[in-house]
Amino acid sequence: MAGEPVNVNEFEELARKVLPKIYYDFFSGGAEDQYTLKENIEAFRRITIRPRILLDVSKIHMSTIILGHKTSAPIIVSPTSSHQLAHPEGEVATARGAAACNVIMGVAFTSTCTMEEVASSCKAVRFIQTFAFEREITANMVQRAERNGFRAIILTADTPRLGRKEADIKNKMISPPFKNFEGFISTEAVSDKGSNVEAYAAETLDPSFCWKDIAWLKSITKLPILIKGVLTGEDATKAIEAGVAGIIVSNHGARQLDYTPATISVLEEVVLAVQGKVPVLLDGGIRRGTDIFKALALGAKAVLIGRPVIYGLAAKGETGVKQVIEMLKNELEQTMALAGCRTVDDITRSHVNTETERFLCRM
Ligand SMILES: Cc1cc2nc3c(=O)[nH]c(=O)nc-3n(C[C@H](O)[C@H](O)[C@H](O)COP(=O)(O)O)c2cc1C
Ligand SMILES: CC(C)CC(=O)C(=O)O
Repeated sequence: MAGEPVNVNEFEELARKVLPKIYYDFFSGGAEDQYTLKENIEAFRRITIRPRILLDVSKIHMSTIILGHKTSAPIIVSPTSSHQLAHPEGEVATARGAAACNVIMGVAFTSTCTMEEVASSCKAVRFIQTFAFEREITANMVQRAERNGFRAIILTADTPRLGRKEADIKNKMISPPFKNFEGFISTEAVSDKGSNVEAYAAETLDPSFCWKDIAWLKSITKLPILIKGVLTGEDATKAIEAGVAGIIVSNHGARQLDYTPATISVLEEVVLAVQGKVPVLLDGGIRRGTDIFKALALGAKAVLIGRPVIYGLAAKGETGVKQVIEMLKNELEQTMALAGCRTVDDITRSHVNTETERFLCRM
């Protein structure tokens, strides 16, 4: 690739060049056959856009409100772990990039900077992401999130145990210390036989955590809870019954259960089950502004971006994060103008054709 990147896929190329192979494999990889990894991207390509012409698109407004927070665009940085493997400034640089773009920053509890370091680094609206950890770890996370001004908790519910990423197993991938666990488990990186990410997960996750335990989590915090990892209408209904404030349609960037469908393929099922009771968000495979437009047309309130943000961070630190988010914002703005949508609320179901609707006449 010659010159500056012109889209987020080109940031992936830059990241691949600067990162040691073992880390690039960790960031880019998916579980087992990586069927879902490809499908997350491919499924967007099968959806086409139904534009409307001759509307006044001289001004486009992308701003929206997510759980009461105004953001510049329906884009959130997805919580991902281990940013210091991409860049020495880690999650602090990512959060600053998000703040500069006025979008919400999802911070993983398995971050390499502490929650406190990220909180004091910038003014981004921040959501903390947790797994179904053992209760004392969760209680500690909740207290620190509230003390440090995090605005919501994202409970990732698709990880009762870690998915099998075979590249990490082969590479004997060693995770950096996850400093937020200090006092609970050893945060030293131990290098011996294999990937130690799995050992971390086994030591901290509570695989018996289930729907009723959300009541416990709600009892120890006033923060709204978003549940991440919903892929069916059935689970969306259970999530509403459990009293969550929002649902994230996600297959964990294809890193957990392989052969789950692309998230964009199941978004509408979830949206129909939720019946507008809480916002539905989506992540997985968003690489273009047109992808964001398609997700909004199928009912998402906003999307979360995982790998492209990490690639921006690896390539150029905070500046790279900012550039990746700005690129996606610019592409969304362009898509809205060319499709005849002045605001995000103007984007409707009739602005896209899914695969089964390709030859459908709507008139
Ligand atoms: C390297 C990496 C680490 C991740 N770590 C976490 C994590 O700690 N917690 C979590 O809920 N999701 C994690 N995810 C999943 C992302 O939040 C998100 O669901 C996924 O990356 C979205 O897909 P995309 O990468 O295609 O945008 C991780 C994803 C990647 C690629
Ligand atoms: C530390 C890991 C559990 C982070 C994660 O969720 C992932 O790598 O997909």
